[in-house]
Amino acid sequence: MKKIAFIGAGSMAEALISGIVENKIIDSKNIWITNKADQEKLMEMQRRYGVQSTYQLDELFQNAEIVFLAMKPKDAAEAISRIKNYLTKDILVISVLAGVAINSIEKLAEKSLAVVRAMPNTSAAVGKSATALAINERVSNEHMKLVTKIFETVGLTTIVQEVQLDAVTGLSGSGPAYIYYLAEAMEKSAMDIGLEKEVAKELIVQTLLGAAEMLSKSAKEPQQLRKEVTSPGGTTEAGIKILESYSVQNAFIDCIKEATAQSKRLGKAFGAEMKV
Ligand SMILES: NC(=O)C1=CN([C@@H]2O[C@H](COP(=O)(O)OP(=O)(O)OC[C@H]3O[C@@H](n4cnc5c(N)ncnc54)[C@H](O)[C@@H]3O)[C@@H](O)[C@H]2O)C=CC1
Ligand SMILES: O=C(O)[C@@H]1CCC=N1
Repeated sequence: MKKIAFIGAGSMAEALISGIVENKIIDSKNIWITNKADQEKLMEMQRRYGVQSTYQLDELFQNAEIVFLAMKPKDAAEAISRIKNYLTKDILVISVLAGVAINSIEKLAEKSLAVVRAMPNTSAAVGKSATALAINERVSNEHMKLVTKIFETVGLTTIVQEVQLDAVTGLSGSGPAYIYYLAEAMEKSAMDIGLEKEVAKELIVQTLLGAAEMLSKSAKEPQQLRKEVTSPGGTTEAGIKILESYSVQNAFIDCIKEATAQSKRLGKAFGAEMKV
């Protein structure tokens, strides 16, 4: 029985845990969580998912085989320093921290470690994460089989070079937020055009699901699919003209580039913080 310890019990940890528990790949009793100070949140997750929680590091790490680093990058230096004596060569570290390099984690822990850097997204909660993984040379094939199994139960998994993870973060790590932003705009407009909120929500969700499935199943490019919705002189054309006048496509491109740049900055800031 594998024991997994989560350092950090926020949105991302919860999304992963709910997926792992739902898929029963690890007995929920073998999933341990801790956070900075919010005991109520730990209790709530304990009730909801059947996991265990503690603030005692001895208890958290006893027989732990996998440790997830799931705190914000700004809290990682302190958190890793606190647990470094428990991080042995037999433990596999899985970090979901945006931007933070594998070798930064090892430097903070002051030792070589088997580290998997993962960039999932919160759709893990419904088994639809798009996760990219990068590893260091100490990660064994056996480790990799287990890690792949964990992330495959919460969605799609792909392996990339570590250098590509900033781009993955900007594209699919943050990606759900871009779609929610669009959904927010669609909901706001619905009220102005005279649709009730509940009716609009159903239509919006189905439209997003349908478009995602078309992108997934059809051999056609997104641009072609868009053309097929757009009749000359019709409603879509009129609407898209407005998007073009605001350069919305360029705004999305800049948004993804900026999120990618921020991932790089977080990594650099983390490196700088360590040298102090
Ligand atoms: N939220 C998302 O969509 C995604 C987040 N990530 C990454 O996941 C990590 C966590 O993000 P969220 O879950 O959104 O943050 P969050 O703010 O929801 O949760 C952070 C957790 O870390 C805990 N924490 C802080 N300092 C700690 C310490 N010293 N010891 C133990 N626990 C500590 C907090 O108490 C909290 O439970 C970040 O590094 C982020 O880059 C990665 C992919 C997607
Ligand atoms: O916003 C963030 O920094 C994290 C990383 C990817 C999604 N959320």
